[in-house]
Amino acid sequence: MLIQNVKIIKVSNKTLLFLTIGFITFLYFFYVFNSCIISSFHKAFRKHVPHNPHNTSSSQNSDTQIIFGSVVRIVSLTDDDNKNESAFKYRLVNTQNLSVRRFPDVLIIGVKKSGTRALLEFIRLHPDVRAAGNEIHFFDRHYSFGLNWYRKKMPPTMLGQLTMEKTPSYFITTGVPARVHKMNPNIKLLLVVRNPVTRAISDYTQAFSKKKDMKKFEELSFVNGSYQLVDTSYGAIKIGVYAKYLERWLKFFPLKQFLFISGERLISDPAAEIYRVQDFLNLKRVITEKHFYFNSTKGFPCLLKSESRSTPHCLGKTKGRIHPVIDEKAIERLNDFYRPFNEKFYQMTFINFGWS
Ligand SMILES: Nc1ncnc2c1ncn2[C@@H]1O[C@H](COP(=O)(O)OS(=O)(=O)O)[C@@H](OP(=O)(O)O)[C@H]1O
Repeated sequence: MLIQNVKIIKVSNKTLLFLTIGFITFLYFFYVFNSCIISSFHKAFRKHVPHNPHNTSSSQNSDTQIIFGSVVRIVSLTDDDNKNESAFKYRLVNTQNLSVRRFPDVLIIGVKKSGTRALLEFIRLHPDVRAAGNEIHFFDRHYSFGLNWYRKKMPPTMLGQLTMEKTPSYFITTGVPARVHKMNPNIKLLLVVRNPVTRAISDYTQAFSKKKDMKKFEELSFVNGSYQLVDTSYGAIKIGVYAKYLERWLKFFPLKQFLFISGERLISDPAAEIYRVQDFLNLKRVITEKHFYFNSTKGFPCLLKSESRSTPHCLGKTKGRIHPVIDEKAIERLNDFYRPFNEKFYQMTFINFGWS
């Protein structure tokens, strides 16, 4: 009897062992099966939740986070359905402050010595404008370096900001309009113009400041020392025939892509000219009279503050030089020389700049 009982117990142990193994196996398959079902329900549900791109709250959209004050979307580099949770395969996409170097949307193409620096310094006060500080001379001198070289010279901008560059020699250099058009046929072009006689004297004054043994302005501007024949081969004189150069540009760009800015008004009423520029560039009128003050020592409008300086300051020493006294008769003769070209320029631009 005792032996029989022992046998029964032995059989029961074996059965118990098989039963336990069987139960564990069952539990394992049951768990795996249910996990698959729950996971596919979860995925199906996620696919049908409408995505709101403007919803940046991390509680409602776990893919969006705020990092260093910027809204950042975390994007998996792998297919979402095959995401390997243990692998570190994410990249950060900054959806708000994406700052990259772009080609210019706006060019200040000239005219040399007409107030191009003042225009650039004034308009770049606008938070939606970023400008290259130096003259890049890409389209006239460095075109062979290629567009990528040019883009790298531009300041980084965020989406919605305008990129701007100024090189005054673009206006008078043959071949530049075609090159600019090839880069961007829709580019906006700003041209500051000033009475061509004063502009020529300003040009001469700059050259004289570098080379003190230069001939007098009157000697350079006329052939044979008399005021009969204007020397149109003298660069400072030639540049003032604005109509000739504008004609070249108009072969590539319609008039509506230009804004003509009066160099004289940029001095007498800078806010008014800058309003025109802001309107033309579809910018909010952020730069106002409040940004300027008239510095009577310098004789020019100066800035109360700028991007780089929070204290009042004027343009540098090379802007607003004292011009030499020029013979009145020479000035009169030059005014006569430029008059027909000025008239033509007024007709082309539909603006009377009021030069004598
Ligand atoms: N706010 C202010 N401050 C100083 N100067 C001013 C200003 N607005 C216009 N201007 C006039 O700008 C003239 C220089 O023109 P540009 O900047 O186009 O010169 S350049 O071509 O870049 O060398 C410069 O010419 P000059 O007076 O002959 O020096 C100024 O008359």
